[in-house]
Amino acid sequence: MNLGAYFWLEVSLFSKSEFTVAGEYHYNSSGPVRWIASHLLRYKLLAFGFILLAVLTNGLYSSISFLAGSAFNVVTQGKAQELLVLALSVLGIVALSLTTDLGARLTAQVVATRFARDAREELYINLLGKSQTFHNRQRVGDVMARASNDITTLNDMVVPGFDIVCDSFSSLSVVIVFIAILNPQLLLTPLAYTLCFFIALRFYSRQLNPVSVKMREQFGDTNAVLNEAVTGVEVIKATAQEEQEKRKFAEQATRYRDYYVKNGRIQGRYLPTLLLGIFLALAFLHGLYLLSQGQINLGTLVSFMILMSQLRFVTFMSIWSFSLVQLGFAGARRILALMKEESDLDENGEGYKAEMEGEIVFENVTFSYGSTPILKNISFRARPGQTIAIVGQTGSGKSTLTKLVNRIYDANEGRILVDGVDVRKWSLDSLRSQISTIEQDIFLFSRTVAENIAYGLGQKADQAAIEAAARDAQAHDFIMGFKEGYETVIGERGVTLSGGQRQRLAIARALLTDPRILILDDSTSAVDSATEDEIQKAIKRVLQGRTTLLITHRLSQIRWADTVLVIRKGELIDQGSHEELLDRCDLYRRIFSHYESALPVSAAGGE
Ligand SMILES: Nc1ncnc2c1ncn2[C@@H]1O[C@H](COP(=O)(O)OP(=O)(O)OP(=O)(O)O)[C@@H](O)[C@H]1O
Repeated sequence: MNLGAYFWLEVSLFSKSEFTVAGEYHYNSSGPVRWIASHLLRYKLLAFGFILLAVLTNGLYSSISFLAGSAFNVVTQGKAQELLVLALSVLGIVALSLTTDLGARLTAQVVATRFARDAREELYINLLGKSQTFHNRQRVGDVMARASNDITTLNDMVVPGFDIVCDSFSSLSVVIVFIAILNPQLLLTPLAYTLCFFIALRFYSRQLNPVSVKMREQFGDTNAVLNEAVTGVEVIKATAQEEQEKRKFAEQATRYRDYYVKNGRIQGRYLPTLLLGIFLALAFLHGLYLLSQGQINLGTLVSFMILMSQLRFVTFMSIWSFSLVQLGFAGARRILALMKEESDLDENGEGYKAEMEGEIVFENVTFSYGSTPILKNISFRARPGQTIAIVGQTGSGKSTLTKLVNRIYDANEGRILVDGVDVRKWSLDSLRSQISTIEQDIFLFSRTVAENIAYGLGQKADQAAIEAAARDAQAHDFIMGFKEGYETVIGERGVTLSGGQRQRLAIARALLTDPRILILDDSTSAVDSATEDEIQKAIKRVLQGRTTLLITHRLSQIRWADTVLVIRKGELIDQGSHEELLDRCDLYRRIFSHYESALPVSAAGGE
């Protein structure tokens, strides 16, 4: 079986994925070594080319020691005229070895860069395919550390890590072969040294490995703390907790430094450098002995000692290169662990695909995040084009209910049908592309206003359509108020826009996508009453002609609804029209009067 086939044998597909790329290259993910090997073997020609060039370079370089020994003999035997030929040969070999060395460095660099790029792409696609439950569990800073720094350790692992390791091993092999050619009796000390070197290296790797793993983990933790502090900087400032955050970060950074120092200590105690000194002395003594016995001549002894001294490079560089390789393995392990984590939803590419009518049916739906039940036995029907308002106290499960329709989460029990088909049977892409969500916390990308509006169409909308949607969403005027109009770049998470403006951009985005089902969470948008009117108009426009699940505190919007669902602690305690519920549902009356007193008069009055 060839090597490639072996690595293909155990190509493990990651757990379920919500997103895959057609024709995606599959790597062996059954373990870090195989994963790294399958990445490198993607570029077989380059990888083997590098090994060949490295061996060639070392062969050429070591052959100089032969020539140096011959030169010594030539001089001692008084045949000085042959020296010119030897000198020119050395020059030729040096020039050739420089060329092969350049080739080896170049191929290694190309493989390293491609490996890092492929691994980054693989991780990115994998993260896009993971479910919301998975992402809820992750700390963003740690994920970022894996996607950036751990990937960099992979690059360093190949160049200079593997590059030097390969160079060292080929140098070691060439030295041993050349010494054997000189005189097999001379092999005694280099072979004994090689044996001790490998034992010491194994011991070194065993000590280094756990520290490398801890170092990478600690880096992820430090990054997570930093990310949280930067994201929550407003809260830190508002509560004057800079000192606390500084302490917390310093603790993490100190732990990282400690691992770094520990790593340095292990490197400092590296035994082979001491061993080499001893073995060089032993080699010299052995050489002298063979010379005194007439087994070798002076030139051979010189060549032998030059070859032995080449082991100095192998020994010194192995401290550093092995540390880089260990760090690379630790990085690979962390990246793989993230990619292999369970994801609960699958894109179901072969599933049901159709143009949606927009009917939603919940049949005895029960859902829990982990073990705590959040929704219990919910059943209702929304006919195509209807608006269903959802009301209930905070934390009662309103948002969670809407997240089951586009399968951000899957129900634990019962079924949700869209157009009579279980959402789990729909192709995820077809389902989600026909459902739009305008959440409480509207996320805008740090891109232009136009790009943000066109986002749901994959940037395929033309300017006229974008402007029409913005006008319908009552956003055109404030957009034109910006100096750059639709080309204005929005700051990260849209911080340069007010809540009301963000909401209207999200409505424009939804209008442009023209979804059959709209989920609108309008519960927390606190806006001044001047903006209120604009938003009401925008929302009224966006509801037209589509099935809408509307979470709202606004009475006017509740009155637009065909049906209102009243949720209490995850249970649907009543459903009906606004008037029916006012008539018969105590909780609804209570919520209603609470909203009424909480809202500005203009809003409370509605239409
Ligand atoms: N990702 C999550 N993981 C675990 N629990 C969650 C998650 N999201 C929400 N919850 C919990 O589920 C319950 C319902 O939350 P949900 O956001 O659906 O309520 P809500 O009625 O929309 O509240 P609000 O009106 O305040 O937005 C809450 O107790 C909340 O703590």
